[in-house]
Order: sequence, then structure tokens, then C-alpha cells
Amino acid sequence: MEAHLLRKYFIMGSQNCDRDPIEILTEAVQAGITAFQFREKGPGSLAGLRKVVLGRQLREICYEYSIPFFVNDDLELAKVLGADGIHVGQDDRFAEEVRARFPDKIIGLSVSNSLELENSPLSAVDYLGAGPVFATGTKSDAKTPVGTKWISQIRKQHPNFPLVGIGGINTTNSNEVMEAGADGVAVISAITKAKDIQAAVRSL
Ligand SMILES: Cc1ncc(COP(=O)(O)OP(=O)(O)O)c(N)n1
Ligand SMILES: Cc1nc(C(=O)O)sc1CCOP(=O)(O)O
Ligand SMILES: [Mg+2]
Repeated sequence: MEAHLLRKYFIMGSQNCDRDPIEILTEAVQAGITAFQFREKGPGSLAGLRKVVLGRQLREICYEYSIPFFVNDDLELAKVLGADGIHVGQDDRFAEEVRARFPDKIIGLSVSNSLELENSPLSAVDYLGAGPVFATGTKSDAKTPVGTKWISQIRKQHPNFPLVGIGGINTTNSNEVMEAGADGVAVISAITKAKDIQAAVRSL
């Protein structure tokens, strides 16, 4: 994949939103996000048909603005929505299985420590999501923050592998993540909770 697509990677589900998710994503794409992940998960999230209906609307916005659209975890949903990519974690479906099923989609994999990295099938995935870099209140089962050191360690081991930092990243600390060697930053609350999404995306 082209690593520049990871530069400002926005992740969102309706459970992250205090107002209409369609409005939030529209403002974010207009402000210059480079990728979007639909992560409808956790307390307050939609299920079943309501999840699919929202996913279709968000997918359409990304299509209109030529932004790659990813689905988190849910392979069936990714298929139904015609997603460009899928993000899976260490506790989700095996990345090789996802690759076998979706040879043409962009596949992202989470890595939080050296053991996970060593055991990761890098040949089956297109980018790594590394974190949580900083403490996050958004994901209740997030691991202990690993700091920007984790980003620089991965970058040292894999100089050219597409890499995005995630977890507690905001407009004031995103530069640290970039300086450590990431190709980009993946954020939820830095955009969903921003008073001015245009300014937030610009600063990231
Ligand atoms: C870009 C990106 N990186 C990491 C994650 C986290 O994935 P995972 O560890 O599977 O946790 P959940 O998001 O499924 O709760 C991600 N979603 N995106
Ligand atoms: C979805 C997710 N994954 C993480 C990981 O470490 O893998 S942290 C996280 C939540 C990111 O939300 P915020 O930008 O609001 O901190
Ligand atoms: Mg997951």
C-alpha cells in the first residue's frame, strides 16, 4: 500500500459520536483525512441492520472523496460494504486467513509488543497499527501505553514497512509519533471530540 494514505487515519463508530457520525465524517474528509476505519464496537454501538445502514452511508462518503474505507474486525461487513481494507488485531481472525479470503483488500494488523511483532505474518499484511502509544480513554481493553519508543523500534527493524501509531494521539503529541518514524497517526477522539474538526485535522 502507499504509506502516505496512513498519514491522517480517522477511526470512528457511532458510539464515539456526540452528534451525527455522517456530519463528523463529512467534516473530517473535507478537512483532509487520508483514510477512514468504521469501528462500530463497544458500549452503545449499533448492531445488525442499523450497523450496515450506517456503514453504507459512511462508505459512500469515502467513495465520494476518494478516501480508502476500512472495516474493523468484521469480515462479513467488509464484504457487504465493499470496503477497501480491513483492520484486524491479535485477538481477531488470523491475518493469513483474512488475506486468503480477501486477496485484493488492504489489510492492517495491530502490534503492541516485540513478541507480537515477531509472530506477525508481515507478508500477509499491508500495514501495522502500533499502540497504544499514549494512554487512551477510548478503548476500555487497551493495553499499557508503549510510548513512541515502540514506533522507533518497529521502524528500526522494518525501515520501509507502512506503519501507523494509535492510542491517545492528539494535536499536541502527533509530531512525536511522526518524529519516531511513523507514516501517520490513527485517531478517534482527537477528531470526534474536536470543537473544530478542520483545525484538528490540519494540526495532526
Ligand atoms: C489502525 C489501527 N490500529 C490498531 C487498531 C486496534 O485493533 P485491535 O487491537 O483489534 O482492537 P479493536 O480496534 O478491534 O478494539 C485499530 N483498530 N486500527
Ligand atoms: C482503537 C484503538 N486501538 C488501540 C490500540 O492500541 O491498538 S488504542 C485505540 C483507541 C484510539 O482512540 P483515541 O485516538 O481516542 O485514543
Ligand atoms: Mg480488532
